[in-house]
Amino acid sequence: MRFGFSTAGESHGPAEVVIVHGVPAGLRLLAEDVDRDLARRQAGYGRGGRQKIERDRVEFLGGVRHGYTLGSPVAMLVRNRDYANWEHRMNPAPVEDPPAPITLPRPGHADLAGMQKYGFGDLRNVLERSSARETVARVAAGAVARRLLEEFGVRISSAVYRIGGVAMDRALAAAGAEKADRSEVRCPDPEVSERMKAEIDAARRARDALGGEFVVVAEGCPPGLGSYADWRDRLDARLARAVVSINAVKGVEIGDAFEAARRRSSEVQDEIVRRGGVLGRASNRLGGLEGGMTNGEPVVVAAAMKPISTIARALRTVDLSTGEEARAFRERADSCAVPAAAVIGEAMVAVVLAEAFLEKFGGDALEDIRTSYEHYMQRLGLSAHRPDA
Ligand SMILES: Cc1cc2nc3c(=O)[nH]c(=O)nc-3n(C[C@H](O)[C@H](O)[C@H](O)COP(=O)(O)O)c2cc1C
Ligand SMILES: C=C(O[C@@H]1CC(C(=O)O)=C[C@@H](OP(=O)(O)O)[C@H]1O)C(=O)O
Repeated sequence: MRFGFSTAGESHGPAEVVIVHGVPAGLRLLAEDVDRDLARRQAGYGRGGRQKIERDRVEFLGGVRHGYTLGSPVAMLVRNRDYANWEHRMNPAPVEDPPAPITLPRPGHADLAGMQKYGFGDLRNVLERSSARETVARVAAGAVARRLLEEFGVRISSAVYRIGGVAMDRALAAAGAEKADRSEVRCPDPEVSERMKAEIDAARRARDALGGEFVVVAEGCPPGLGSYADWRDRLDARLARAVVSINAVKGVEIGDAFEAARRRSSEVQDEIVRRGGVLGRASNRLGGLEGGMTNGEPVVVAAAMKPISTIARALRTVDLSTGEEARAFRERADSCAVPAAAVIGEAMVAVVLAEAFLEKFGGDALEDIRTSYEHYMQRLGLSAHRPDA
């Protein structure tokens, strides 16, 4: 089975669940590997009250024994503690006195198109699944992918370089990404972090919300993951799809794509040089991807997240029960979730890279994958990463 995952779960339902398939046997996998990323996703200045209720922890339901994967699907569950407050409103069983339907769709959320598409009279039926609570399950899947990639020396990090009008140089942010966990906004520059927090406070005071931009960096990828041979295999396209699938992410950039569009070729391509006897690049403007394949340089993917749509300064809408003009539905919400989105971005990049890694090196057992990987690295004259090194 090809590496990938499926999720289920409503935001205020009993739990978020994920099944990761195609995980090779023999991979060390502990609950703490997953819990670390779940906690990183919960952090971030600008989150609403929900994160005070939740304490996301994984429970393995299948695929792992005594700390190692079995080659069977890895099933994981993360309980929604908030369900205790929603048992009546979100009960899977029929209830005697159902809650009144919500009929004030929010511009910018999935509400209106979701109600039209599925024929719902209550927008709760839409918002429960369109909520980014589902990304808990994605981050759990990403942690499994990350564990696999770590065995081969691939490290994935992220940094926030813009929140609303406050920004720092993206390349500098990417270079400091491994330090971003220290900042409440995942920005490696402490001074810019403070200004970003002030920007979030100002938006919140104005009963508004903010978006921003983040960058994900994957270091240590061998050259040749993905392929130019079929459009579906192109890794840049697969990364873009995975990152744009994150709630509220509306744009993706591979390397310096938009800047490159304004420059001449000689200022854009990454020249090939010999470095210590092996092939390398004089720069990494193309984000480590050429011809839909990794080229051995760090993979750099940036993303733009639009502002959160549920705001206290409620926007105009139409009440679907009366047809009258009204103000949009408002409930507890984040005022900025860009730091969390960056962690989700890491997870999505990890999943795509793990899938491409297993396509290249095959195998359903970690040992066999290692043999194939080492043989390939030897052919290229590159040093293979060993986990005990
Ligand atoms: C981590 C995270 C937290 C979010 N929190 C909220 C929120 O509290 N309120 C809200 O309206 N939207 C929030 N969003 C955005 C919505 O989930 C998103 O706008 C919605 O699913 C509609 O999809 P679209 O914006 O991609 O079109 C959040 C997104 C992410 C990634
Ligand atoms: C629950 C999470 O994010 C939620 C994403 C979200 C949305 O509309 O996307 C709306 C909010 O839901 P609630 O009304 O329950 O507070 C966020 O808190 C989470 O990230 O764990």
